Amino acid sequence: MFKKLPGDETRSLVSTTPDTAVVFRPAVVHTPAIISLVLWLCRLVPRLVRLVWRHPLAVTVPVLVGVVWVRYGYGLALVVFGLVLTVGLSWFSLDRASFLRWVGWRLLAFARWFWIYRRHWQPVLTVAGLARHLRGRDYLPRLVRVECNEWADRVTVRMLGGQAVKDWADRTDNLAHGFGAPSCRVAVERAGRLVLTFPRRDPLANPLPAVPVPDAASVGPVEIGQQEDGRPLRLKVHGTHVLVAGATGTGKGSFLWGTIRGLLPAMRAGLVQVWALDPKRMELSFGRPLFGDRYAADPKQCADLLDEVVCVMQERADRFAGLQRNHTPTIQDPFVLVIVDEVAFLTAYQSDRQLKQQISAALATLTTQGRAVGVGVLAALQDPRKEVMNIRNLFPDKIALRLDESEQVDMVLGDGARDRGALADHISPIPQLGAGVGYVRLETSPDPVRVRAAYVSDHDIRAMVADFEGVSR
Ligand SMILES: Nc1ncnc2c1ncn2[C@@H]1O[C@H](COP(=O)(O)OP(=O)(O)OP(=O)(O)O)[C@@H](O)[C@H]1O
Repeated sequence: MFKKLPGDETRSLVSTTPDTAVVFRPAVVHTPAIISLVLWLCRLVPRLVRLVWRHPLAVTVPVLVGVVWVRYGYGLALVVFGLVLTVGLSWFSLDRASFLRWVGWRLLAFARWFWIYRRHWQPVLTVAGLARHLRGRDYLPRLVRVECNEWADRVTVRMLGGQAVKDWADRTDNLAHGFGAPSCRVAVERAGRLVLTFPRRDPLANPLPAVPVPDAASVGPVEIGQQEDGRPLRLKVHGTHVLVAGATGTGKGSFLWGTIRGLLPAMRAGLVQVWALDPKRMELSFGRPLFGDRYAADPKQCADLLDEVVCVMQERADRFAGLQRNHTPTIQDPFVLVIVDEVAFLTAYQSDRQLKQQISAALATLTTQGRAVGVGVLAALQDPRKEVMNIRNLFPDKIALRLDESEQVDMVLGDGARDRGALADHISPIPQLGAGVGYVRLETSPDPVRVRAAYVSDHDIRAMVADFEGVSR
């Protein structure tokens, strides 16, 4: 009876017992205006403090100009405003990066918080089914903060108690359209808090030129392109296995060639061996002199080459047993990277049953036992269905380029990846816009990262061959 309910809901509450005519009508106690005022102030003041704390510039400059206007007239207010503007413009022209970091993106974040997210928060979340109305009370997830960088808005949200990440991941489409963004990605910040990423523009819309061959010999991670946030895309190949899946013409070759390119100095130093399997003969054959004898195209040769790698792996495992659990590349025991272009040609589409079994068994052995002894597999694949690639789960790191169907995204990247924003089926089929673009999901992180591999052109491969021919002798 004394339960607190908002507004006039209490007045209409009536309780009866079914077998008597007794009716209980609760008394409505009117709260004195002063108490309501104090409560309202108690809520307003922390909000104001938070606003000033989060957006000091956006709040203090207009307040300062306003105060000067009221106390000294608009003439002086205009002078103050002009002064602030001049300082800002000079800073911008002298050091654009620091201006954007300290001022530009913060002002933009304030404007977008005010005009887009704060304004549409309640209607969008209610229509999307993420707000709740329970017993006359509205429950709305809290918009904690908005941050901007040059390509996206990052919106931090406190979920309602009892909500799951999946509730939000299932509504990314509603959120993206509701806030006028082309897509939305969901990542967990900490228990109960999410970060929603709403891109404003596509920083990967233009092809990237091939990353220069590194000066120093390194086994990786190999820089092969760029991530959506502008940081370099560094692909780890030593100590893992990587599967790159994408429809035909999506730029899988860039990932293979980008990796080989980054490993060339290490190959020359004898710290890396690349073994190339090229059943289509249209990809790795182009740089064949780089692989020496460790190249095969014919299925029988591919099976033999894989068996050879398995022997190397087992011999190492025998030697390392009980002595070391991780591999450090040396000239005696270099890192062995097996690169397979269109692996389904050797497994699912292989008509010779015996060869098919031999190749599948070798690949499964390498992917289950290879990484601790310095043997890695980097495989490219067009069709990720289980009947085509039944060992896809043995690859800890996965990359999905453009895929034909939305269900294929989770097949490649694992459950829930598409819900979290890996829209690999939405990547543009126009090579200029979408080739080499994909989503990377690493073993260590559930959040898919959008990336673009730099384009290693035929000319680049020819130059690599000219400079590094014979590195595999
Ligand atoms: N990283 C990239 N950036 C821009 N364009 C690219 C990139 N990679 C490839 N392309 C363009 O896309 C075309 C197809 O690339 P590629 O042959 O590597 O695709 P693929 O996925 O290996 O295809 P397939 O499976 O049929 O062999 C290239 O000819 C090139 O024009």
